Amino acid sequence: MGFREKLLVCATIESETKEEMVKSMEIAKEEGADLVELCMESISHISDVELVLKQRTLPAIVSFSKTKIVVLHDFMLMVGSSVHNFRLNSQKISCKGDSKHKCLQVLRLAVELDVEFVEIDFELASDMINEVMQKRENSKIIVSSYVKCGIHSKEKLGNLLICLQSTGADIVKLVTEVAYITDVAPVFHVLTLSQVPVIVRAVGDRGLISQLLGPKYGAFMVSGSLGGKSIPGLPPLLSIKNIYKLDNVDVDTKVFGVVSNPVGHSKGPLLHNPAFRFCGYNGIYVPLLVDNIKEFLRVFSCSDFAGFSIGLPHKEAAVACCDEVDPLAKISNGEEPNVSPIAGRLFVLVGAGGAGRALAFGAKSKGARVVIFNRNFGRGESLAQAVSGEALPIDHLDAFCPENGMILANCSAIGMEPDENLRSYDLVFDAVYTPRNTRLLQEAVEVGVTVVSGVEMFIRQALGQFKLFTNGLAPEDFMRKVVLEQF
Ligand SMILES: O=C1C[C@@](O)(C(=O)O)C[C@@H](O)[C@@H]1O
Repeated sequence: MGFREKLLVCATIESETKEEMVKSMEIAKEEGADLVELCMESISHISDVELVLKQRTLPAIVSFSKTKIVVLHDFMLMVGSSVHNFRLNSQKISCKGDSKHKCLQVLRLAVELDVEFVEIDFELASDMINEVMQKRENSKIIVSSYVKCGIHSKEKLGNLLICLQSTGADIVKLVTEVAYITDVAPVFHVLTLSQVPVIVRAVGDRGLISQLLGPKYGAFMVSGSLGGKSIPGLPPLLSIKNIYKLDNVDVDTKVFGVVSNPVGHSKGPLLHNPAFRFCGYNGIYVPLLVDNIKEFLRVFSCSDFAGFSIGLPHKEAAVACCDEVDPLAKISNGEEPNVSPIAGRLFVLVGAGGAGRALAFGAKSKGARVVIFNRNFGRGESLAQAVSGEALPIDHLDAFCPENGMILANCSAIGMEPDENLRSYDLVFDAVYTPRNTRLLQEAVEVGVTVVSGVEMFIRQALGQFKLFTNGLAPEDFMRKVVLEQF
């Protein structure tokens, strides 16, 4: 911890040709990168490597990794034998001789050209570390290790860190495969332990928070992708700079996020992060791709993980994880129906998941009669029972037209095709908010029906969440403005 004056933002560049690499460096500069990582393994000729390095327009890390070759188990055998004896038995490396040869050429050249950072893959070229250390002038040496998917305990990663540090590296880098988001927790732990600056990267979609939250734990650098491209586990540079503003993240930053699966569609980060800044609140809101919510809440239980929005498919499981549940979120059908525009109406609900459930109880509490269509009929039936309503098979929906003035609410995860009888509804609501104007809503408007978009639900939920997150008021005008501009 404490190695960083200013967080470095690095653009990872993996191009096949020198022209592409040079072009990518330009884009990286435009997008505000402080430096670039030039992954040289795909550039075939050493003369091209030289050319790219000479033309660099930003400080660079030169890396060459024949990664993914050592499983954690092998590595730990080695660590177990001696922390200081980091020379690998060459048989353990399944990389071809020419890769190794090329790697050595690239690293030597980088040192000769005095490139700012030279990264040595520990498994591939630990025997080069001393040579490079001696020959370098100003280059900083990064010693990196790639850890295959496995159980990354704090102890194992801690030992690996000690091992990498003991090489005399200026900076160490740990790249880990993760199967679940909870596997990132030991990576954060390692960040807080290190005696030298550390770069971490948890690979894959579930590893994204290693970049977004790394700065909270003292990461000295984060990596991002170029041109808004999505590379699993790497946030786009533009979002690092403009949405998350990771420069501002520090040890006191409170973590919030949307727990969902999938989660990539969520616009929550676009809304909550600017709202935190608007209020001067030190918080960050990130997408959290969670497979098991109970496990997620167990692992990230410290008070710095301060609040979550819950999306599909975790809504109901989340309630079961809570110590206290707001009466409204419980099965609260004790509420007196008050006079509401939907009182007495037929409320046709499609989808009986978490959001559908909330709407069914909401409608019932406002005095509506609820009819539920759900793909899984049994699930629809049990929700219908809970709200004293009726469940019908999903294929009856199109022909369903017992009366006029009904209300249609789509809460099905996969969206809904418009049906024949849209005219018999007075109001159509679609919980889907991307796109803002779904086909269902468009066609409802065409036949003159009033519509409510999922965006309105999204905003109102976000306002409620933000109040709880910050223990204060949500800046409603500002948040509505953000939604209008961004969505
Ligand atoms: O289900 C959703 C959608 C959401 O998860 C999102 O960010 O997309 C936000 C949640 O508040 C909401 O309940």
